[in-house]
Amino acid sequence: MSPGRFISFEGIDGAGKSTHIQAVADWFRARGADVQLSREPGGTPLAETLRDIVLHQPMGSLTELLLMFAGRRDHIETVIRPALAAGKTLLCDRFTDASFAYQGGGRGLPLSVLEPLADWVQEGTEPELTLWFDLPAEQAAARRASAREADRIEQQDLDFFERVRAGYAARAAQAPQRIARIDASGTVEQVGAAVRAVLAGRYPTC
Ligand SMILES: Nc1ncnc2c1ncn2[C@@H]1O[C@H](COP(=O)(O)OP(=O)(O)OP(=O)(O)O)[C@@H](O)[C@H]1O
Ligand SMILES: Cc1cn([C@H]2C[C@H](O)[C@@H](COP(=O)(O)O)O2)c(=O)[nH]c1=O
Repeated sequence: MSPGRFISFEGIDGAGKSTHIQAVADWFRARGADVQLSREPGGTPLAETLRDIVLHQPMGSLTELLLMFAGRRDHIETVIRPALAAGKTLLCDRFTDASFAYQGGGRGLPLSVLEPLADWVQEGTEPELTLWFDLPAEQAAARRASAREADRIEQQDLDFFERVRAGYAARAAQAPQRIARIDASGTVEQVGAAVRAVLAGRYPTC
């Protein structure tokens, strides 16, 4: 068992993950934790280069999946495992659930490809808690539209994002003890309160 804590943040683009990750960092820091933030795709110099390619260059679904997992392997080896071994609380904006939701649910790649790849690349490295920010695709698209220009994946249509959302729901059904669904449709304050309730339930003595 590693002495650190690995917590991931998931949801369709625009659901509000990044808005809440800083508040979660503050929640743990206020309780004495040594917090480190990271993200996927990205988190290392190599994986950030792959992120730029995967979000902006045209490519097929399997190539997209393999680039996500190539970056993930580097991230696990050089950032995640060392942070956990050092006892840190690592908060990661997306991890493998995103591959199952986007490349599995959204792109339609089969579990027979995804599952062995995840086992092979992760070798047991898995978040202990995943906060899944769940929001209808239409509401997320409205939030994104007022926030920034769409990258290659964000340019997909609403049907794609509903399939991604269904992909997350399927993952949550398979791992209910790890994945906590947060209703992300309320105000930032309401969603923040829901997040704090999950943390207080999970870490009562923290
Ligand atoms: N509860 C909320 N109500 C209204 N707007 C929100 C809410 N939460 C976040 N937003 C706004 O929606 C936009 C997207 O939020 P944010 O960047 O946190 O989403 P995200 O899930 O991290 O998206 P991505 O994965 O694409 O980076 C931002 O402009 C943010 O201010
Ligand atoms: C890890 C991972 C991510 N994605 C997608 C999801 C988003 O559209 C982008 C990342 O952008 P963000 O602003 O950092 O959320 O990448 C994916 O398709 N598969 C993955 O494994």
